[in-house]
Amino acid sequence: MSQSLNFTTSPISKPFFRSKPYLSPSATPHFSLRFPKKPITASLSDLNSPSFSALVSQLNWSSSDSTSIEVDSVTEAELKENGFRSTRRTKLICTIGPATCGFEQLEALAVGGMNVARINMCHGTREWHKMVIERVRRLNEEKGYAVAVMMDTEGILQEACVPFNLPTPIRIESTLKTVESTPVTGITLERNHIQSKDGEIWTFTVRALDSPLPERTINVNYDGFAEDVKVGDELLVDGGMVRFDVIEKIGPDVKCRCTDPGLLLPRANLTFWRDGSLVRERNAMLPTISSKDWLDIDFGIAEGVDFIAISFVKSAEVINHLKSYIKARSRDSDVSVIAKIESIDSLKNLKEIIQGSDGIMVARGDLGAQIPLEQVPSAQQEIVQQCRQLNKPVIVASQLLESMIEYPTPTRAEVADVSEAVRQRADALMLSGESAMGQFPDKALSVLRSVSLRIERWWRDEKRHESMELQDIASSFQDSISEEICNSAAKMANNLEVDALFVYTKDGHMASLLSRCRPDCPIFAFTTAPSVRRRLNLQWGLIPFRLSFSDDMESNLNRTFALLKARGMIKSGDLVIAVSDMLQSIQVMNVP
Ligand SMILES: Nc1ncnc2c1ncn2[C@@H]1O[C@H](COP(=O)(O)OP(=O)(O)OP(=O)(O)O)[C@@H](O)[C@H]1O
Ligand SMILES: CC(=O)C(=O)O
Ligand SMILES: [K+]
Ligand SMILES: [Mg+2]
Repeated sequence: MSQSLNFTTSPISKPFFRSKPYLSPSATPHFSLRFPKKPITASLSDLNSPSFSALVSQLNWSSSDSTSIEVDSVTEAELKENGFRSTRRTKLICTIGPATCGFEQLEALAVGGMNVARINMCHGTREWHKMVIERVRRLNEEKGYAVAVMMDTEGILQEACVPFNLPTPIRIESTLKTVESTPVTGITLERNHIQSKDGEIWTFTVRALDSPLPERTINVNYDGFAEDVKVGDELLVDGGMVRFDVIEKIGPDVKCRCTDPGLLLPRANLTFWRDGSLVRERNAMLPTISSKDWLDIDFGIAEGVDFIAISFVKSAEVINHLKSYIKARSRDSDVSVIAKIESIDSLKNLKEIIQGSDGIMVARGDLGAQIPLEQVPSAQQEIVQQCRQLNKPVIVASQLLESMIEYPTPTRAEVADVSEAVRQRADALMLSGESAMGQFPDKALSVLRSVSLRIERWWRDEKRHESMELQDIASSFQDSISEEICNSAAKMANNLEVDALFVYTKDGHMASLLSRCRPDCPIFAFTTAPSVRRRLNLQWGLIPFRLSFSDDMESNLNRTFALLKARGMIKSGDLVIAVSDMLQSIQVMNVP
């Protein structure tokens, strides 16, 4: 008998049976679906047919739906199949390359547990990067994933030993190149030079801008300029023929006021002075962010990537500089900055760099070329621990499963290395060549997944609580309250053996404080913004859900319980501890 079902256009939850490998055959499909334009009717017998699942896979659902809860189908299936306890805590990052840039390949990685997709600006064209970002976005929109995108800058390889000389002369490339063909308004141009006037504001930029340059803009051909110069420095053109005071730094641009007017000649020599002496710092030779990187960063911000990873970071200053640039450029400034630790300088300034950034990558590939190989493991352990103390997510990267670029199984040593990173409770593990251009990207990901799950289960079986003494990190009284609440909630969760911690958080901060405690149970992080949900996907133990919620915790909890129960992700009697940004309390309760 064929029975008719009406699929309504009313608010819905997303179809949860997308990822076949994880779907329990006994799961009851109770759902309503939203089709883009009109309601449709299907018969029950269609439900099991391939055409029906094909139809469902084409569905859209509204991501701003106020009555739905969003979680990706892989997590949902894991929760249903194995319960809370067995969800994976360690997050997984895949570098995307020729082996994995197709839509189906990206989807396979998402099904396999990829939390973050990384693109490396050292390789591929702008068009290629754009295409990958668009595909990941489509995957999220069409299939309900929250895969975050990380853009990794090319950077400039630093030599361990650099001579103390400036790359003299630093030259300025002015608008002169285009004087003949393109008249530039507002600047008095003579045939071979430009005139700067007293008090005028000029921009000196390391960005590789195409001609014609904007008004009163000068290209500086020394990539380190914007990083090395400081507000208050004096710029001297051709040894003092023209002088400027540095008044503001905006990313790659340095705003200067002309104090001594004169002619700016093509390929003039530029020096900068601080407190009466010429700046000849070691840092003045090699910048962290090159002119190409600045263009890539602009691209990343425009494309809305979630993380920008900066290669060869030397000090916290460059991170602060970039963060203020991002803040000025993107409205809600929700791009996080990850500092890559891969140089001797970055190890020297580790604490400040961790404090200044939103996350850290232990980039063992280049790090291993700068310090003796046998020091890499202890450096890794030290970085992971400090990040934990300072509450910044940390990624362990490079050569985790290097042999899997060519072979379908890892070496025992590789498995031991992955296990150690998991045992250190790093937030995330990263695949590089294994997923970018290897022959077995899905298998490599599945090794990371199964090794993580195995180590994590071993903790539970052995009842090995994480016993790291956490220092106070709050910078205000309000922060201290949040920190105390999270520390206590996590401790209670372990002692009471609760099934899950719930955290309602608008900006993700409370969720990260709970993650920092590395509790035994998973942390369900409910957040209103899709971008926060994606960012939380990098952090240990968090299961990010998108949900609109109010300031009324009672009603939030009731609604969450109802929604999760209806989807089979929790059941009556489960013990939950809830905290939130809005209410300074810890609630312990059984799901009704
Ligand atoms: N977009 C791409 N196109 C072609 N090959 C790529 C791409 N991305 C990565 N690869 C290949 O995968 C290898 C490893 O990639 P990955 O990005 O991790 O390089 P890496 O050298 O470890 O990182 P970094 O350059 O940041 O130090 C590269 O050496 C390159 O051969
Ligand atoms: C990932 C990276 O940049 C490195 O290991 O060098
Ligand atoms: K890179
Ligand atoms: Mg590197």
